[in-house]
Amino acid sequence: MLKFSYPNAISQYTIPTLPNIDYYIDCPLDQLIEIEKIASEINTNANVLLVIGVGGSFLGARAVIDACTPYFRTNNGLQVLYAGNNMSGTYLKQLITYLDTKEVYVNVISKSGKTMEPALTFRVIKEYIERRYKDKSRHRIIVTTDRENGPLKQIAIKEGYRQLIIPIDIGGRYSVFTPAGLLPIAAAGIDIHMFLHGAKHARLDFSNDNIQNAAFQYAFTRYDLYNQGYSMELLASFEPRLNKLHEWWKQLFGESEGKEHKGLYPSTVNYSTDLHAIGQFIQDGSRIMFETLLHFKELEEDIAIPFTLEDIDQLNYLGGSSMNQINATSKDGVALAHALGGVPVLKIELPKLDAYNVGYLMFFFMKACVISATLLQVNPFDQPGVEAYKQKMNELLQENIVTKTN
Ligand SMILES: O=P(O)(O)OC[C@H]1O[C@](O)(CO)[C@@H](O)[C@@H]1O
Repeated sequence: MLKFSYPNAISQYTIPTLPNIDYYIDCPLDQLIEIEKIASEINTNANVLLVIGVGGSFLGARAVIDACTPYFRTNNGLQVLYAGNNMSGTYLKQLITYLDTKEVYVNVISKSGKTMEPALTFRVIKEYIERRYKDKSRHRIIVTTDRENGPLKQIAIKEGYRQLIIPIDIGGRYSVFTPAGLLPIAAAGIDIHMFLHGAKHARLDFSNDNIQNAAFQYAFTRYDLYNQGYSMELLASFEPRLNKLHEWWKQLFGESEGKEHKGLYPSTVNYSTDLHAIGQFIQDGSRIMFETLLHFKELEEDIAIPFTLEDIDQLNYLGGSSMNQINATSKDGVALAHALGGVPVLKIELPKLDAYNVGYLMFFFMKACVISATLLQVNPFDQPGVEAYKQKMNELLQENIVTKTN
C-alpha cells in the first residue's frame, strides 16, 4: 500500500479532536447508478464532454482523468475538455469553434452556483448549445450543484436540466468523491468503483485509531519542518500525467492551510522536466523548501533503450535498460542530491498508477490536510481570503458598467 518515509526522526504531536471527513467518500448508490447512466448516455451521443467549473469543481476530476488516461489518446473515445476556469475570451471563442466540429455534452459544476468564471462561461455555452441543438439542448446539459440554493440551481429547475448534487457539507476541494468529480471521471471511461474502493481502503488505513499511520506521519513531518522554519513544500512527480494531480493538491493544501498568516506554501515540480529549469534553485538557492517525492512504482507501459553499433552518444551502457527504470533511478539521484543540498526529502510511494491507487492517494492527502490544518489551528474547510479579490474585481466591474452606460 502507500509507503511514507522520511529519514529524520520527527516529533509526535498531540492533536485536538479532528473533524470527520470519512463520509466524504460515501456517494449514495442511487447517485452512482444515475452517474453511470448519464456517463453511458454521454458516450453514446457525444465525442466531447465539456466540463465547466473552477477550483475544486474541476481540479479533482481533471487530476483523476489525466492520471488514469493514456497519453495521446482517450480511454473510450470521449474527449473531456474544460472551461470556466479562466476568463480568456480567446480561449472561449476558439473552444466554441472547436466544438462546432464535435458532438457535445456539457457538465456545469458549481457548488455555490455563482462563481464568476463558470457562471459567465456557462451563459455563453448555454446559448451556444441552445442555438446548435435547439429543442434537444436540454438533454445535453447536466448541472452539478447544491441541493437547494444558488442561481445555477434556479437555472437548472427553470430549464429542466438533469441535476446531480454536491452535499452541502462537502467543500469544493474535498468533493472529488461526490458527483462533482464522479460524473466526468465515469464519462472518461475510468472505473469509479475502483476509485472509490481505493479511497475506502485508505479510510481504513488512515483512521484516527493509530497515529503511526502514514497520513498522520506525513502531517506531523510537514508541521515539524514548518516549525523549523521551512516555508514551502514542493510536491515532485516523475510522470507528466500527474501534473493536474499537483494542481488539485495545491488547492487542497493552499486553501485549507494558508490563512491567518500561517501555512506552508504548496508548490509543485514535474521531473525530470523541471530539473532543467528550476532544479538549480532547489539544489542551491534560498533554503526555504522541503520536497515530497511522489512515486508510482508500476506503470502500464515502458520502452527499452536500444544499443547502437557506433555508440556515438555513449549511451550503450544504458542499452537494454527501460526508460521507466532510468526515471526511477533519477528519482533516487534527486533524493540524494537535494538532501545533500540541504533540502529535506520526504517520500510517498504507491504500488501502481491506476484508479484504485489514485483514489487511495487522494483520500490520504485529504486526511493529511485536515490533520495539518488542525495542527496549525486553522479551519481546514473555509477560504475567506479568496473573497478579497472577488470583491475588488466586482467593484471595478460595477465602475466599468457605470462608465459604459453613461
Ligand atoms: O463550486 P464553486 O462554488 O463554483 O466554487 C469553485 C471554487 O471557488 C472557490 O470557492 C474559491 O473561490 C473554491 O473554494 C471552490 O473550489
